[in-house]
Amino acid sequence: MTDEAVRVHGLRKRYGAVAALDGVDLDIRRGEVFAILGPNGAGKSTAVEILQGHRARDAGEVSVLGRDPASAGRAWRSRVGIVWQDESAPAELTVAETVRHFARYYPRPRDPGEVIGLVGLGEKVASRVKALSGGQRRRLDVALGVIGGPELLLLDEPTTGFDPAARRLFWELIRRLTDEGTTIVLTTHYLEEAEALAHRLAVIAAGRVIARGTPAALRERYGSRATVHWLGPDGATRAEETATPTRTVAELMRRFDGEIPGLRVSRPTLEDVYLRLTGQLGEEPRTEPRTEEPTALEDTR
Ligand SMILES: Nc1ncnc2c1ncn2[C@@H]1O[C@H](COP(=O)(O)OP(=O)(O)OP(=O)(O)O)[C@@H](O)[C@H]1O
Repeated sequence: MTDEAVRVHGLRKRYGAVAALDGVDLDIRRGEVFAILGPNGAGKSTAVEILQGHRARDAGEVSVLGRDPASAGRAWRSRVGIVWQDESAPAELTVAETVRHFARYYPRPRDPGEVIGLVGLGEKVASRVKALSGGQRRRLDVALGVIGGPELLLLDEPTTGFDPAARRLFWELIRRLTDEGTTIVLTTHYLEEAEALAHRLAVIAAGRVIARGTPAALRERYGSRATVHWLGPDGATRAEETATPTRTVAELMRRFDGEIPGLRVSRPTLEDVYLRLTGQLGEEPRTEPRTEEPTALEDTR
């Protein structure tokens, strides 16, 4: 068994004139949480649907748990758990009935009661699906995704629409699954989510990976420049972007011979980095260099 869960090379998919995926490479290791991050329409769902075997690709190599999802059979399907963007549970059944029902689809399902406890729905076993809150339904969706005991769980925007508390509970659930050894691939709009959960991530924009690595390495690489602000003699704010803010401040201290009026040093947040990378701050998306190892971010895991 290799330590690779997913390998994608040169993946392309067009919808008419739209290049949803324009040459994507991904490498996801067993046991890790890997986040695919990107703005609306970036190609995240398309990528995940291809990994699930639910969408055909135009070009590229895809291997998921050692198989091509386009031709893999039932045995492979039972090793890959899927949590869809849309709810999949029938509204009239109870939580327990739903989980038991889905368990029958798998050759070696997990214990339904244990899975219900794992997703934190222990107190809701007898509730009908239609009576669950949005967050509880999503947890049920995850229960259905893991009931078959998958080695790999694919989640497409699992926490969209969650309030902050529900999102944190969900993160706990993902961590528990990771502790059990499940490999997790999730798409998200939330940088905070990727930072909280992912060992590594890829940022996709306009169908291309524009950055990848650990969240820490991403911030380090793209967010290391600071901006020093101060007030000039005319009272107007001056700003200088620099990789060496201490040196800039020291120079200003000499210039002002002591206290620097209006001194402020700021660093971009990871969100600023992400928005700049994906061109949402008015700049064009940057693309990874195509000839060498993309962006060569350190993997510090
Ligand atoms: N079935 C389809 N037919 C035509 N175009 C599609 C189809 N599915 C997706 N697209 C287009 O392909 C591009 C990528 O879409 P995709 O859903 O993969 O992006 P996404 O990153 O998941 O977006 P979101 O964050 O909004 O869910 C978009 O321009 C979208 O409009």
